[in-house]
Amino acid sequence: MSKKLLYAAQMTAFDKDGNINLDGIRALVRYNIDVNKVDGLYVCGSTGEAFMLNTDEKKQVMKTVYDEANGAIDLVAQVGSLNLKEAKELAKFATDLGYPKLSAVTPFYYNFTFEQIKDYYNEILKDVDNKLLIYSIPALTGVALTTDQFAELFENPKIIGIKYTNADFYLLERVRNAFPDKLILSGFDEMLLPALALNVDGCIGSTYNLNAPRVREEMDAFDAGDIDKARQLQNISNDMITDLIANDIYPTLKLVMKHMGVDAGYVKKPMSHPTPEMEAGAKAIYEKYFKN
Ligand SMILES: CC(=O)N[C@@H]([C@@H](O)[C@H](O)[C@H](O)CO)[C@@H](O)CC(=O)C(=O)O
Repeated sequence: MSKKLLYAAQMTAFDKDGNINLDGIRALVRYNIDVNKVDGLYVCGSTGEAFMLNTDEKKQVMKTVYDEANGAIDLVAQVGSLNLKEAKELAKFATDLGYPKLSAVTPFYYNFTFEQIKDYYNEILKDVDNKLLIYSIPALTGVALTTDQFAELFENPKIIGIKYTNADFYLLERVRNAFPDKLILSGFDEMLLPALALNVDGCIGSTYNLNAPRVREEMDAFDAGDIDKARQLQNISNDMITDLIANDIYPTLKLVMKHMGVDAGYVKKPMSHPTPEMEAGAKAIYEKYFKN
């Protein structure tokens, strides 16, 4: 039976002033390995608030996660950046550290042409001996690649798959069938079950920092053909995700983690620091979905 892969999108702990907190990062990694039993971590992605970090901070996060994981799980370093020089530098840094996989968000903001996007990926990979997942998240980047464009990117043999954070299931079906040997990991946690139905290889997401055991159970139920059970578990997860989003998801993930015994610190401004209402909302989420 094929086991689906479960990756948590690693959070970055910060202090109140927005400085990275390496002890908090280590504690999050330990929880993901020891309690959540994830297959891997996606480091310096959206959940890691990496688009608000400078190069040195990203390197410190990558190094701290790598040291703490100590080879126990798979690691993917998200190196994408509008500054291509930085992306290349991070790709080399993560590869030299020993990261077995890289990922890079599609370049955004300037409405790059597809030729420019292709050149970006090939440049990032040119001088490194590593594999890469395309990070496709059209809702935040405005970049919606087509099946033919994915095919062109896959002409580079170092590009091994997609982190597919997209609600377009027609495209997902087309892409899955066009590239049966590529690694396709679903990125919207609330849409995992329909993505499983389209035969993704697994998932990467922010809420798995809290919810990995329930999601593992869902994926196992799906693999065993127990679709009713998988649907019930997705339903609970989606109630939880709806509550997280309503309470402001990024700070709330960290607040709920604190109830689980892991001090993940603060989010980085301009994200919002917790208000008393947010703290009460996070406590309620913890008690409703996670307290035994
Ligand atoms: C924008 C964003 O944060 N998306 C998350 C999801 O896990 C998302 O938080 C979740 O599905 C709730 O909408 C992931 O796709 C992103 C992610 O894993 C990452 O890059 O860190």
